[in-house]
Amino acid sequence: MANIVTREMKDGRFVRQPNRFTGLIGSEDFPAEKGRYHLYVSLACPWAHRTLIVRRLLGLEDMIGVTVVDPIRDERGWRFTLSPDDRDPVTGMRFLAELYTATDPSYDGRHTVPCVWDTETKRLVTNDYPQITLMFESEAFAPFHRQGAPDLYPRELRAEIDELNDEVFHNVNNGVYKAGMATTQEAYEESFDALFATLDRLEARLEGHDFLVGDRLTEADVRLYPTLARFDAVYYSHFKCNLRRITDYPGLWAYARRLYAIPAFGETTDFDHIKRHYYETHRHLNPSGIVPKGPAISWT
Ligand SMILES: N[C@@H](CCC(=O)N[C@@H](CS)C(=O)NCC(=O)O)C(=O)O
Repeated sequence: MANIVTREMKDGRFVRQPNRFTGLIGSEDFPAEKGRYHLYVSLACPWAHRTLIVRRLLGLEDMIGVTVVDPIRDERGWRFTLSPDDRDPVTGMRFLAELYTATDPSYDGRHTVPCVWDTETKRLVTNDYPQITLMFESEAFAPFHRQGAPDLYPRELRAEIDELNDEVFHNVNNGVYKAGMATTQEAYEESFDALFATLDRLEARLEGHDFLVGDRLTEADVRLYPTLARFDAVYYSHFKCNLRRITDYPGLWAYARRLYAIPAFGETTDFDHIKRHYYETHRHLNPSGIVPKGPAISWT
């Protein structure tokens, strides 16, 4: 089983690798063209989940295709076993790692989702997950947005969105991983405390508001939601983030369900992939690979 601890730890703390491919669609190398680019996701992965939500909210389904990988990552990495003949229909490849090697044979980093492939040059454009949603929201993609698509990153709210996203990334999105992957008590408690302090602040912030910033749906909501959706089913037990469940926060729970009711959020949330991925792939945390049956939560 892949052991993500081996190459990403420092002093008992979980450290993410920098994203290696950082091309931009809309640049000279990668002009924006309908059907030219393809997105690779795991429905379990919170970073990939963001890209699916934005693609759907902005109506980019025809502009950019998607391949979903098998929720279980083995020692060969992500596999295309959900596609006919176990091969990605776009590249004919069997493993996501092959896309990385085709782009750069010397690449020795992790083969991560989400990533975007260029079917013309047959190379990866980007695996830079914080930039992928912003790219979909950018001027280059605007001509391909559906009519009436929301502006998820309005100029006048960017500073506030960026500031909130920064706290949410460090303490919540990545905070749950830092708690779950910690190999010292100190590192675990530090991340655990920061996580619940931020969740408490978000609970207060949502009082009287439907959304996090500017009383409208923005990139800030897109980034928080995937972690909330996974929290009670996975992070609470698998990553030991068990001070409170999201269902224990009246504001956050109502907010999470409000977003879930929007098809771009709810229909891209796959609890089966989410649970099987974490509990079966992270065998260093869950050696038996047993997937818990609960919790019984009604999202509707
Ligand atoms: N590219 C980023 C974030 C994306 C990411 O972590 N994706 C996970 C799934 S949630 C992945 O594909 N991991 C594959 C691996 O670690 O081998 C990173 O390396 O930190």
